[in-house]
Amino acid sequence: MELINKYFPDLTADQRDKFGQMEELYQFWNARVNVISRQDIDTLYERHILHSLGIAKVLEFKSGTSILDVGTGGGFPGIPLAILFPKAQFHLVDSIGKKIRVVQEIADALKLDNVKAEQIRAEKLDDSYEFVVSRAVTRITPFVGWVKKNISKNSFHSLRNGILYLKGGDLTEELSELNQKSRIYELSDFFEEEFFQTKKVLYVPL
Ligand SMILES: C[S@@+](CC[C@H](N)C(=O)[O-])C[C@H]1O[C@@H](n2cnc3c(N)ncnc32)[C@H](O)[C@@H]1O
Repeated sequence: MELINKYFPDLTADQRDKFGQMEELYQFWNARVNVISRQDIDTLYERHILHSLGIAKVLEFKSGTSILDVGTGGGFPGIPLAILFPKAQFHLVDSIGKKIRVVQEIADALKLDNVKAEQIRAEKLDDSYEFVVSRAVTRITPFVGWVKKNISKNSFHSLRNGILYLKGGDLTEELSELNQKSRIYELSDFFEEEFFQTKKVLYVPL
């Protein structure tokens, strides 16, 4: 939790309380339905919560923004972002129903009324969103194919509407397959911990 306070010092008491509750909630639910690897529970704040919040260092979602989290698994990056941006609306989807049930339980326990969790494949969604966020689902080229139909045209942020995808490693090849306005943000520019040395946010405007 100190890590969250270190990089997000302006949280409200309510936000701090919600982030604080996450460890116990994930310990409880992950013991019943495996949504994150067992050893990662010990590094929940760094490897899951802070990593998810890396997207917030790239873009602050304004009030009323609608955001889709594709392949949310146990709720990442959607749940931490929904705590940080309570006035934005988050739709968290995954093709596996038991993961979505965990996400719904956690969102309910945290009283996140800006989160809707749904079992559905991304390819089948027909709603529109300003931004799609995601982590560790598939290669970016097929991913763009799944969600480009879901990005709305109205833009009211400093970045054009599109995808913000959390990735690691060398993305040069993937970037060459994308439109030229796509870019990479290095999370090591925002967070000094070793874990973030290779972590990036890939931004694809659509
Ligand atoms: C490796 S997990 C990552 C979960 C989470 N984003 C995280 O980073 O902890 C990938 C997730 O994507 C989901 N998934 C894969 N293909 C999908 C699709 N076409 N539509 C929706 N969810 C999908 C899987 O069910 C799985 O829960």
